[in-house]
Amino acid sequence: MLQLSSLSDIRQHCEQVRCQGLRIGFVPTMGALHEGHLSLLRAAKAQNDVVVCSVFVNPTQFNNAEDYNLYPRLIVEDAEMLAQVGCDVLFAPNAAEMYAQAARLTFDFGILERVMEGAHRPGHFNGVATVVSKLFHLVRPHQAFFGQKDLQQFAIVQQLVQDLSFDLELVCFPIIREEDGLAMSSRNRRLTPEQRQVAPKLYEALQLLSEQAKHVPIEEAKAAAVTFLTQFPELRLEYLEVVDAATLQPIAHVQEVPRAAVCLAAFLGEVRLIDNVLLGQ
Ligand SMILES: Nc1ncnc2c1ncn2[C@@H]1O[C@H](COP(=O)(O)OP(=O)(O)OP(=O)(O)O)[C@@H](O)[C@H]1O
Ligand SMILES: CC(C)(CO)[C@@H](O)C(=O)[O-]
Ligand code: BAL
Repeated sequence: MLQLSSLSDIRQHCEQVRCQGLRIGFVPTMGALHEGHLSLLRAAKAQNDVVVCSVFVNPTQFNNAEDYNLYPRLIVEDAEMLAQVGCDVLFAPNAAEMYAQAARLTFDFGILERVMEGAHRPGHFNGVATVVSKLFHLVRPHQAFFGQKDLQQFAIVQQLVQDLSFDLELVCFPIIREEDGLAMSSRNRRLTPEQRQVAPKLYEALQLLSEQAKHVPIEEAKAAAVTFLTQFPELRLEYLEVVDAATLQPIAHVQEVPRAAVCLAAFLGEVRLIDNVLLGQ
């Protein structure tokens, strides 16, 4: 596997690959890789000739300095895992070069960013859109793979691709979970054994709410899920929303929209986790 860190090297390499008529599949990540990332990489490999994975803990999307400083960084282990799944190129830039020219661009995603992650992490999606735009320009992939775990991020990136006319296909893959239901996340590594035991209750709450929302108004179903979570004082719920999966706007009845999603963010100590489930009709 080729490992590149400079912007000119990745741009040049990807340009050569494209000139040979080969298809590039791209998986952007922040590293500390797990099965969730690997599922995206395997899909990228199956559908493309060359797979590029970026590992970059992007400073501009963090609204909390401690979260940025304590984000797990495991580049040696990441490189081993990437080689094992047949990734062709690991791009791991450093922040100084990535942001040498422009600190942060300004985007406006309208209502899409005024809810949930956008509302609770000021500037977050501006940072995501900045780095994803830069990465798309450097790699110019035919396909880019994202996880449903970051449901709102996927909607924002779809909007970005449309607004800036990026010539690529976006692919969203389902959430990979631990056996007890906890959504895999790099931040799970920061949980204490006690917090790790309680963390799967978040998924239980999502399941409870999605089941109840089929029969009763959402406010009632939400209240039941919140009551369930209050049994676990280690968990601090930040938001719990039932939204239209297309617009991410809150709804009152799941029957209002073709597809609803139940989304949450919660703290266990200082570790902030997100999760969601999609409701079919
Ligand atoms: N459990 C998962 N299943 C499927 N895809 C995932 C999962 N976790 C993350 N991803 C996807 O992997 C890509 C890179 O995400 P990232 O590197 O931020 O990992 P992460 O585990 O989500 O980290 P964290 O939750 O700590 O932010 C994103 O598109 C994300 O949605
Ligand atoms: C898309 C991304 C790699 C941009 O930094 C990040 O937000 C992530 O890992 O989901
Ligand atoms: N997976 C989303 C990246 C973040 O939490 O900043």
